[in-house]
Amino acid sequence: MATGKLASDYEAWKKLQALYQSKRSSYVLKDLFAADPERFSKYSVEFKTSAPAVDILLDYSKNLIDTEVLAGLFALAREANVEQFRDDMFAGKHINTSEDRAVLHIALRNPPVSEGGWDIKEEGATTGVQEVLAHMKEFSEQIRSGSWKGYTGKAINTIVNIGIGGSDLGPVMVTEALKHYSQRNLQLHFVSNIDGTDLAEVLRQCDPETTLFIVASKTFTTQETITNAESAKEWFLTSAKDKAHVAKHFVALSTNTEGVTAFGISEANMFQFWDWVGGRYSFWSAIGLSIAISIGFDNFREVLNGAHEMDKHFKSTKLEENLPVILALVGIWYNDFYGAQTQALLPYDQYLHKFADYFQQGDMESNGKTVTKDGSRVDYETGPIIWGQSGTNGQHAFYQLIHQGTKLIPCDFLAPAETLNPIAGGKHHEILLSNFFAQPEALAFGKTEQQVVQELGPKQSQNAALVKSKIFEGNKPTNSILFQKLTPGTLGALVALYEHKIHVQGAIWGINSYDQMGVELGKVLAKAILKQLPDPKDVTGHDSSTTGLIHWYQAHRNK
Ligand SMILES: O=P(O)(O)OC[C@H]1O[C@](O)(CO)[C@@H](O)[C@@H]1O
Repeated sequence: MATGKLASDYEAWKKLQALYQSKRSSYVLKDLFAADPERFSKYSVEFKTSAPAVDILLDYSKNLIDTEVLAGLFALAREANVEQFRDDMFAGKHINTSEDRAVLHIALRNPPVSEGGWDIKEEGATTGVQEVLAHMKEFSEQIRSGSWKGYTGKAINTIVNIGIGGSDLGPVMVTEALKHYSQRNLQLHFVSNIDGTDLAEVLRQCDPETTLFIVASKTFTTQETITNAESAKEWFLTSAKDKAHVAKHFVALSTNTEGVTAFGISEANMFQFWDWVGGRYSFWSAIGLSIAISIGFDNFREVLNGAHEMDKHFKSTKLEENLPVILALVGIWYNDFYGAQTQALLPYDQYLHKFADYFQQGDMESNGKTVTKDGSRVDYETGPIIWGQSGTNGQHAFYQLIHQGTKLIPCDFLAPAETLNPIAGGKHHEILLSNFFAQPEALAFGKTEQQVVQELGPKQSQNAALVKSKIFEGNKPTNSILFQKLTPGTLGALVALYEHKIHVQGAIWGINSYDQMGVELGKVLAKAILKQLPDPKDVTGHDSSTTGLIHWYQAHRNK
């Protein structure tokens, strides 16, 4: 935010606050829909591209908004210089101010200028990107075809990605989302947790002769990843004996050449990326190697292409028709004026079962901040708590609270029009989609006391408590996102849509969405504690609770 202001200083913010206070009771979905038969067509936008073929419909009509609120939200975006901030990102300016870095994950999905991409004027971005992509293509094809051989001459059939946070969640989410396109004879595993159980359980399923370990770490200093990678190497060498064989079974994805070579992986087996790729925005980079191996490089390129189309939309579409901007502004309306604490992501597509997990990091590590870029403490809410699960499982778990609980939970529903698995003549998909349509309708329009009484009949309606328990107040806001089918291009576009939403919200709140200082303190304390764990006498410098817990652990371990 170039202005150095708090979001709450903006005139548009104050107007929105006043609107919320004075007219909140008129934002009733039932009435808003009754008053305007055109509401759906007014408040829905379609994003359609031909190469790759992507068709996404965003219906935001079931939100507690009217033209006045929307005008206020768009005015807020303009007053906060959202367009300038967006353009600064695309121009490679160092919008990650605390780390003095550009934010250029968008360059990773940008085709070369010769193929219609635009020029990103930053640190030779496009050249390096294309070289690494070529390396990824070559390597992934060797693995998929079986021409890359392990130390005993056998082809690789098992891939273990060792990484955490952005070096894990993106590859996990995308390989799950695009499993339909995967090469089924390749087993894919992800090890992230420092808990030895994670690695041990995966290694039980691996044969050292046919396993490839991908060590994914931007910094190559992350304790969990390096420890897991060292243990994996030890396990491998127990069979392979000769360290020279590591070259056939370990590759690294990193920005840190020194760290990678010190670990014992040669530069030739390293896939480079750059400090202008944030960890949680990195599966578009070399971090996506496991994706390219699983679904093939051409499909991986389609993921990038789909995202690139969304980038172009974000960059050049006016705010009023700009999908990421709309999602961001509607989210701010609930987060900052209605006081909603969370945002649910509810994909009605089993392949997207990791989508909410992925955006927990994407959104919460980006916008979970209390100070603005110039160090002022905000006096409003910033990033929401992101959570969710695929439908219809969520319906049988937590939807009760969304429908009848005391909390306001804005929800995004996502679903494909076409399923990739039309089993039983498409019956499953019809049932799934009927739920996808029904839930936002139920949330918006609820069920009145009168309807309940009618349903229960005169006798049961005598029971006032029963009647009350069956009322759905409704007026719960949702976005519905329908897309043609879950293709690689569509997934890329959907992820870029949410990334840019996060960007816009961060811009309005005036925070730096691209650092993650909040993860540091715990890491530092853990390092100090690790040294104290062998001997109770060394446990000093803590509060009585922490000391007590450590002492209890020391007395109980290995019992
Ligand atoms: O890729 P690296 O450097 O191992 O970092 C892993 C993750 O750790 C974090 O720095 C903090 O959780 C994330 O931002 C990042 O995705």
